[in-house]
Amino acid sequence: MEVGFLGLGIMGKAMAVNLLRNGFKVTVWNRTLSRCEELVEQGASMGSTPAEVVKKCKYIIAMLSDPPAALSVVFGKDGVLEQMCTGKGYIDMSTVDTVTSTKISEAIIEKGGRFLEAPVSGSKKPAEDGQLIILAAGDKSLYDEVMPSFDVMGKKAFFLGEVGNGAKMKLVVNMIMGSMITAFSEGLALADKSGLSQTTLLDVLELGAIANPMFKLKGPAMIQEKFPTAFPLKHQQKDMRLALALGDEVEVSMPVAAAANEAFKKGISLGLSDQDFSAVYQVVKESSAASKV
Ligand SMILES: NC(=O)C1=CN([C@@H]2O[C@H](COP(=O)(O)OP(=O)(O)OC[C@H]3O[C@@H](n4cnc5c(N)ncnc54)[C@H](OP(=O)(O)O)[C@@H]3O)[C@@H](O)[C@H]2O)C=CC1
Ligand SMILES: O=CCCC(=O)O
Repeated sequence: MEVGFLGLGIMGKAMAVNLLRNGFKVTVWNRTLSRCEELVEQGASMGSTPAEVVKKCKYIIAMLSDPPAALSVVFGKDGVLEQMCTGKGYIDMSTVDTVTSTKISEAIIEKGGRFLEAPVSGSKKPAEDGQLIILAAGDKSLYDEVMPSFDVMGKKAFFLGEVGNGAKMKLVVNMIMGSMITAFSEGLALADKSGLSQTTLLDVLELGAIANPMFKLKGPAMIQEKFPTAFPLKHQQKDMRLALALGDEVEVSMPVAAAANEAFKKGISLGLSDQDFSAVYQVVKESSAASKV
């Protein structure tokens, strides 16, 4: 199968490499074109614009940072729409909101193409290992046709129905995750300031009902105040913001998520945007220090 791949950030690069390793022919494009070189060394072809990639490939996958990026790659100059036509399928795996996904879907369909949104749960390592959880919605025939690529990139794919349901499911999951890591950070800070061992806290958590892979994976590095980036904090804040907007729309009150969003916003103002989202621990620590003054 030949696929185009637009966006070679942390996730896109790992996913495209996986496709190459598993025998797919891949044509890549990235806004910063130099990031394509590593993929070309591993056997990919390169397009100089999104339109060029669409012209060449029947199936095109996008993995872009946020709604403005997803929209500009489709609607911008030399963008996806310029070469979209009957017979082609566009699969947007970026985390965006329903409005963005619907706009893209309508434009692709108007040009005769088919559209699938397919955001993913799982981070850098699952992307490298082909262990993502794929939350797809949109054109079922396209979903069935690109399943061989989902089998390579993920451990499980869900088909959730109409466009928007994939985006919503992803935002619900990340809203929970962002609230959890903030509560976890407060727990680590509280244990430390109370004279308890944070390592022992991790051991206790691991044995009980709230044990989870995220605390286990991130906890030891957080204790050492190390935040190697897998999921950038700025993207977690984007997801909290989009989830809160969804909550407004459907009138669900989310005070815990709203508080966590404030912590991520503070993280951005402290210069932590490109650090891992677990760096929200720094925000919690900073706030405790500030409240003492
Ligand atoms: N990292 C993670 O753990 C996970 C991330 N996600 C989601 O996947 C998406 C990608 O995440 P990730 O790879 O971490 O993000 P990165 O920040 O590493 O990469 C973002 C990508 O988007 C491109 N981009 C940004 N703005 C524009 C623009 N205006 N026009 C064209 N391209 C643009 C970047 O290009 P350039 O190189 O030129 O900057 C880069 O290729 C996000 O929606 C994120 O929320 C989902 C699951 C896990
Ligand atoms: O969107 C990012 C999700 C990160 C994860 O699932 O670990």
